Amino acid sequence: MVAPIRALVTGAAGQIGYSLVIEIAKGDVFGPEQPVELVMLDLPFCAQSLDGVKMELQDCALPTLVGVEALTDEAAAFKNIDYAFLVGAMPRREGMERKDLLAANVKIFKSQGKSLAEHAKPTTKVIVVGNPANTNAFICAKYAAPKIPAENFSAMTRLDHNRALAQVAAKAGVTIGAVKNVIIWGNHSSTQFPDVRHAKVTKDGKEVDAYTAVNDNAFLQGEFISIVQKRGAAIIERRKFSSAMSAAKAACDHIRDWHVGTQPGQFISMAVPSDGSYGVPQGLIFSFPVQICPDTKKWKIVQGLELDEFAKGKIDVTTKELIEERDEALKACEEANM
Ligand SMILES: NC(=O)c1ccc[n+]([C@@H]2O[C@H](COP(=O)([O-])OP(=O)(O)OC[C@H]3O[C@@H](n4cnc5c(N)ncnc54)[C@H](O)[C@@H]3O)[C@@H](O)[C@H]2O)c1
Ligand SMILES: O=C(O)C[C@H](O)C(=O)O
Repeated sequence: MVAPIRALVTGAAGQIGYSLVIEIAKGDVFGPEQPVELVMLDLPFCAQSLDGVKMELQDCALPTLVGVEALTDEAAAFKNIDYAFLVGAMPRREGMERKDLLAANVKIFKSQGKSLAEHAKPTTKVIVVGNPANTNAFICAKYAAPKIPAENFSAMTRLDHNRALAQVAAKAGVTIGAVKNVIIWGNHSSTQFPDVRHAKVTKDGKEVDAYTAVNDNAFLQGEFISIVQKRGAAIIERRKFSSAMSAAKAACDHIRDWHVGTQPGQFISMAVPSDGSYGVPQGLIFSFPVQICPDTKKWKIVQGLELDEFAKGKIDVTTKELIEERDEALKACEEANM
């Protein structure tokens, strides 16, 4: 029998958690032949509802789910895991920016970084979903070092990537599968730069660039960018809760691609530690176009993409915000005596 993958979801009693655990458990992430042991962590006051989620998972009678644990103890939850979906954190409400969550959430990721170092496998791969996701991932990686290498840490910008795909497909009058290689640069925040300069669209049987397919440059350099940047806030305004179903789907897309690799010629957006590519300071957790090798399961930042002055200006803005967030988070971690 194939050895099971042990996958942890934190905040599993929350909104995203409820959509995410079923997708992992039924094979949408690791495949229909891969057994999964699902570990769910939440805060002690959520123990009862977490237990209810566990009961529902059992009642789904899923052949891929070979174990399910509902825990409220961080050390136990991080033990021997292969993948960590770090979702558990406070969500923003109407009128807030994601960075307003920094003070409340960064301590969670300091503590979980330490738990990863103490209890998880050194090969564990981590996606941070809890906001502000890039900076939380930076802090988590810092406290998990040196046991777990920085390259195993990522933050989720796949939801923004999927939002960009959907907007381009709608405007070009094609289905989602006909659009590829949009890029989200930078922070999962309203400064992110959704870029379609290198995107391709298959339209009327021919692959063309997105600018040709959409045929509306003003839209692509204006409204499109702002729709994607502010989509999270637009969902909160309508639902009064932040996006959950689409966030869970994006987290699954992110880890599935990391686990199985990207298609030849395809790139996806993932916030990973910068190696200095495109002038982004080393170590910042920055969303780049990446490709993942199916054999090594390692990501590589796509190199050599041409950036015009417009793109460079947008990338500078989001870089500056991430530097400020990083410095604020480091200060908060020093002050938090834990
Ligand atoms: N990166 C993205 O694209 C993206 C998308 C959507 C939401 N988010 C973020 O994801 C986070 C979760 O959103 P949600 O809607 O599921 O929120 P939610 O409030 O419904 O659920 C969060 C859960 O996390 C738990 N939790 C809090 N601290 C914890 C800890 N230290 N350990 C374990 N569990 C803990 C809470 O008890 C709660 O059950 C928020 O920060 C939200 O802003 C990110
Ligand atoms: O916008 C939010 O606060 C939630 C999430 O980050 C999103 O992009 O939907």
